[in-house]
Amino acid sequence: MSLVWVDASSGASGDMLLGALVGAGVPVSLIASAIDAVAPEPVVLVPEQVRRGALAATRVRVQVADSVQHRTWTDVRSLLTGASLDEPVRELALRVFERLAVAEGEVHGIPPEDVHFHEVGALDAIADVVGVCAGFVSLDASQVVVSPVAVGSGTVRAAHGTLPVPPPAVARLLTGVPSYAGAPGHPAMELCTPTGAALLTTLATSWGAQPLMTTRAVGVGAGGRDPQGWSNAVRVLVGEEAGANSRHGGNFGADPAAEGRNFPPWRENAPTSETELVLEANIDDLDPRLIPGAIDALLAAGAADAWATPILMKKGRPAHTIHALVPASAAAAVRRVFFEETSTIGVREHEVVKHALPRRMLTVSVGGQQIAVKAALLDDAVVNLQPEWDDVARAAAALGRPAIDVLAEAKAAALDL
Ligand SMILES: O=C([S-])c1cc(C(=O)S)c[n+]([C@@H]2O[C@H](COP(=O)(O)O)[C@@H](O)[C@H]2O)c1
Ligand code: NI
Repeated sequence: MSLVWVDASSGASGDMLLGALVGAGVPVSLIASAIDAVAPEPVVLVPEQVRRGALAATRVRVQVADSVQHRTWTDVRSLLTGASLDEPVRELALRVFERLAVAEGEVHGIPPEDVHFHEVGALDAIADVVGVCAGFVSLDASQVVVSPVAVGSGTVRAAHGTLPVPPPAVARLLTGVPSYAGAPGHPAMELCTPTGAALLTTLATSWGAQPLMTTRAVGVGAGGRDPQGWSNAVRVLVGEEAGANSRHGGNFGADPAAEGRNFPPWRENAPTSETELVLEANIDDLDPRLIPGAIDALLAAGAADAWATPILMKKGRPAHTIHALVPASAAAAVRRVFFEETSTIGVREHEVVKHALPRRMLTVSVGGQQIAVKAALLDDAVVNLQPEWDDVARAAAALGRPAIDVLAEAKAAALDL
């Protein structure tokens, strides 16, 4: 199960969220087949890399035939109900559309069943909603935390005339959840659309800043609007709860603290060199059965890595050194874990320089199972491709296949990418 954090500090729309999911590694083909199952006319998805302000972002253009046929909520419900769609995707998409229909109905004083979905052609909205739902379902998220939503300010031109921002449907949809106009300097425009608000409020399991998590993929999604001087993009961070991840022995981000602090280093495609601390203690009086738990606790407290080495101490005593590689910001918390979770009464610390290659998380599919693959870059070339072992083990168990075969297939699929 993964943990997803959505950074809606630049608002959200259906197409921005679609781009962010693809940028985070959700295969376009997975999204396209869900949309194809529902759409009565052909829909083509065209992913492209764009820039929004200072950010590289993924945009997914939804190409539909010229028709701007409007469909009511009743029409869309029939399409979704009759589609050959995975049940969780159908259920989620129905909830999003129902929420949208109820909000629009309240705003315009009409029954939800009669609400027409948007001025730009219902097929766009169907593709956005179904695609985003399919993408989120594929992430198998147990928690979706959404930041306070920036809605923008000013006015927006809609089919029925000029609307204030937030548009009435957005204001309704975001009732009871944190929202604000935007950071100082935000453009006076609509940042969060009704579709974006309906998706966020349906997907969110809680609201707030980025939780303690080990990020394994970051997607930056763009829509069509590109105001000058503003990075109009939504970010999606996919990973695991830091504690849960370490309990299972995974370590997706070699340096989660650094990745959480900035945008991912691979965008610059240059290795990073950072000064970190190594905290360590030689311990001869700790029950060895407690060592794995202590290592988990060090990782959960913010260590980028933690490990133990067998040593022979004074008086010929077999013992262990427990080490933790720690960004300076986490040193105090990690030091405390040494004292609380081990028997040591002293901790040594020294500075080290860590050189890290930029890395990027990809997702491949083996027998229908999603496997994250970490690609490391040197001088713009991939020098290492490593499927995430937890994903390989889970896929092997689900498929009833030897893990060694699944690992090889995942690596080959990543090479193809
Ligand atoms: O067409 C209608 S009724 C309409 C209503 C509202 C309300 O808030 S009510 C807003 N809009 C604008 O339409 C576009 C498209 O929104 P998506 O959700 O499809 O991305 C957007 O600018 C809305 O503010 C239209
Ligand atoms: Ni409306």
